[in-house]
Amino acid sequence: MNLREKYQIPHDSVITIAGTVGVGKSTMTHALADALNFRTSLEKVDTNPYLDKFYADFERWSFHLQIYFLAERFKEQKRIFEYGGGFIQDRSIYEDTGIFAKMHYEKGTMTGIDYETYRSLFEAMVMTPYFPHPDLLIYLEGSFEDVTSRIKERGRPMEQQTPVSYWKEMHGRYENWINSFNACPILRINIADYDLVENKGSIESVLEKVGHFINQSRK
Ligand SMILES: Nc1ncnc2c1ncn2[C@@H]1O[C@H](COP(=O)(O)OP(=O)(O)O)[C@@H](O)[C@H]1O
Ligand SMILES: Nc1ncnc2c1ncn2[C@H]1C[C@H](O)[C@@H](COP(=O)(O)O)O1
Repeated sequence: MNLREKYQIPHDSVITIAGTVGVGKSTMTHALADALNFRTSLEKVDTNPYLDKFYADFERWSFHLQIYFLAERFKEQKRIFEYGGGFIQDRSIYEDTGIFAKMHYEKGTMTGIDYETYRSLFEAMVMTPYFPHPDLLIYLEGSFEDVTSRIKERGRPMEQQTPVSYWKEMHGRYENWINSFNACPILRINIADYDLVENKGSIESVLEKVGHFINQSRK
């Protein structure tokens, strides 16, 4: 019996991993996909043509970047739909609008006109048959100190040059956002409770919770 069968996780499940920058989404995405023999839908950083520019000048590039991410995520959403599920997705589309676009608008680094254009496009795209909600959103949470030390350890230059206040603002917004999120079932996992780097076997405790949650919510 494989791990997917052991924990009774349906083969067509779509699980999305949410959480602030550096919390461990990509690591969790790979670990879950390997354990379940699922496909991954990854957020590609290296090939993003706007990300470096955006970090150097938020005001100039925030709208371009949001449109780029929206297009990328929508293409991924279509791919997941066409395969009929069986995916682990690195970051949800809900975070683009609920965290990033909103934060840049409210902090004055995206204009009101751009924000409204972005939101209306988002709403038009999300309200289509390509957009079934995920079966489960795994929310990774951790202390601000743990998360910032992971950002440092990973060492992406553009993130090192970003003021700590940006990550602090984002960390606070994530807590508020998840407390009112209701588009699909949520499983909250604290990063202090597992360690996929030192102990690969700790994925089993996550799988057990995932199986339980998905089966409860599909009933
Ligand atoms: N469970 C873990 N234990 C220890 N370090 C981790 C763990 N998960 C991720 N990391 C490390 O934290 C950093 C950020 O992880 P990553 O998966 O890239 O985060 P995200 O995709 O959320 O930005 C990486 O250096 C990664 O090796
Ligand atoms: N929608 C977004 N707006 C601005 N920046 C974003 C958005 N989505 C991701 N990002 C940034 C944050 C990180 O620097 C990289 C990758 O995110 P990660 O959480 O490390 O996977 O892209």
